[in-house]
Amino acid sequence: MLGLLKYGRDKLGAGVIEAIFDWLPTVLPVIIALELAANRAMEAIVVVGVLGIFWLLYITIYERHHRHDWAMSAKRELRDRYFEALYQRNDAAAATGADNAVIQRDLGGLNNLDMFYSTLFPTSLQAMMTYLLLIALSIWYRSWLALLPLACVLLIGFAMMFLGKQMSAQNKTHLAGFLKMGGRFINDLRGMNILVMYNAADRYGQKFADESEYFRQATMNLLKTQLQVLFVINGFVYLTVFVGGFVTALQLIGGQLPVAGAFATWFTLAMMMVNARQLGYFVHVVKSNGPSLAAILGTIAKAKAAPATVRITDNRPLKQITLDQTTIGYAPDKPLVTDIDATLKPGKLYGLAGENGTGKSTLIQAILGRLETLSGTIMADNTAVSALSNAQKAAVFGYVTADEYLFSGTVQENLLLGNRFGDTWQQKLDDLGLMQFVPRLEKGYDTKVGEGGRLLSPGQRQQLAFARMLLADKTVYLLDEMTSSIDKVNAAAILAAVKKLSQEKIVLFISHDLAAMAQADVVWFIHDQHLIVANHEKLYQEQPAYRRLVDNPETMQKEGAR
Ligand SMILES: Nc1ncnc2c1ncn2[C@@H]1O[C@H](COP(=O)(O)OP(=O)(O)OP(=O)(O)O)[C@@H](O)[C@H]1O
Repeated sequence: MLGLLKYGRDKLGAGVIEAIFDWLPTVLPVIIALELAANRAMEAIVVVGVLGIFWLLYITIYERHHRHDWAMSAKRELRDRYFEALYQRNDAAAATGADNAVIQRDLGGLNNLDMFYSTLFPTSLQAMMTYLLLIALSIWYRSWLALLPLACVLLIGFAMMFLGKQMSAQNKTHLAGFLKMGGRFINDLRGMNILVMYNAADRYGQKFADESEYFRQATMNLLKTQLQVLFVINGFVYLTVFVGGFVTALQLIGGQLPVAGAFATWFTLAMMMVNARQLGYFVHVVKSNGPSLAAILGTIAKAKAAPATVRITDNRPLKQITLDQTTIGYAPDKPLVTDIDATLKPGKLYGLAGENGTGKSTLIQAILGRLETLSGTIMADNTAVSALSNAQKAAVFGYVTADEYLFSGTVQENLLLGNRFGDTWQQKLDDLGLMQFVPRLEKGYDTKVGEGGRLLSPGQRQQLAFARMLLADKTVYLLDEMTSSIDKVNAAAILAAVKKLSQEKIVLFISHDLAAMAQADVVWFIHDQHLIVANHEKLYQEQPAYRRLVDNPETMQKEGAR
């Protein structure tokens, strides 16, 4: 837990000031009691006055602007470091459901850090100061009251050892139940039409109900243990305050303690126990998030230092992307394409062809810097694409697939998501011959597209997705099966726009329709784990495998139209 103190250091002072001022209500009554007991009423008024002025200044000037400064800054720093480290893994394409579950768990842990920075640490500091005050008072009045909190904390500690283990296991079951239920819900919702078509909605309804019941049980168990924890902590705390009061009263009656001393020691003990009660609960909550905290700190510790040499800036045109002796694949012993030497430049249209499963999409993932190469390099001018930050990748690459997401607003709202052409966007689209279908829609560009674009045809959706990326004015366009499963007219419109776009941008497109490759100036053909670079005619004449694909498109299109 102490590792958490490394973050937000520049604002740590603000956290300490906040803790000290929050402690004033504890110490002030003790000071007043002691001053009054010593017949120093005037001094008591002066102390209260001075501290009161400080307090007012703190509340009106300082606290309003700096409350929780440290907590927020530390949490932000930790969260940023965690996400940076996570993104650095560069394997978004290979992320699994298990990864997602871990990330969700860690995000829950990050949220609970509020507790550490804004409550646990200041309360610990206050408890320490109160305890020092109690020790001083106990020594002064020769009382042994300072030992009582120690006994209480020990007893709470023992009880927590048993309950803590139970709670950690229950936390895990609770989260697993939640993820499973949530996952099924999303999955079934996506496939709802299919469930209805197969008359299987009831069966899935039953499965969902079973998982909800499991989750409900897990939640109830967790709540039960949490209540036990609260009961144990509160029980010991109130018992200590009661025993302390009883002992103090006896000492007062026996004349061992003056009234002021009795009040000061018992009041300090009671305040100390209020802090201990909070501490016990918060330590417990932070500890039960132990696995996610350890994972967060572990992920950050593993992160590489950010590369310092990246120079590509937003929207700066690239001269070329170069693949040099590049081998791609998911496992070193099973490369998909080996020793690729090739270059992409603006001014030419590049097509990427090959049978199903030869590695076309994988090559695009590698060019996007999302998948590390098995060997060799992929450079964007002088910078390795894998060294680009995510923001830089987003600024440089326009990646469009067959299944891009559309938001449920209007055609125009979707189109202008990242528009960099100001008011001339419509002119830009007209020049490229895109979105010609819009005037035929009921409300033109103001037509609603529905959730995921379901009110448009697949061809219109794909045109809209492509046009949207085009208006974002990227430097490199990587288009993966963007015209699959749409009619010839729509596909031709997109292909014509792609051709025009390639006059100024770097454009590489994958298509199962090998007739489209005739439009490309250069074709990258993956065959037998090698990339062959030529033009369509040459490949058709010299590569029997390519000729076969062109002459028998149905062999690929069956799969291509997934
Ligand atoms: N994340 C992954 N982890 C491991 N193997 C993968 C992963 N993604 C794809 N593959 C495998 O890598 C091979 C190449 O897949 P890829 O999608 O790049 O082929 P493709 O040429 O684009 O195919 P298609 O024409 O069907 O779209 C396939 O055998 C596929 O099963």
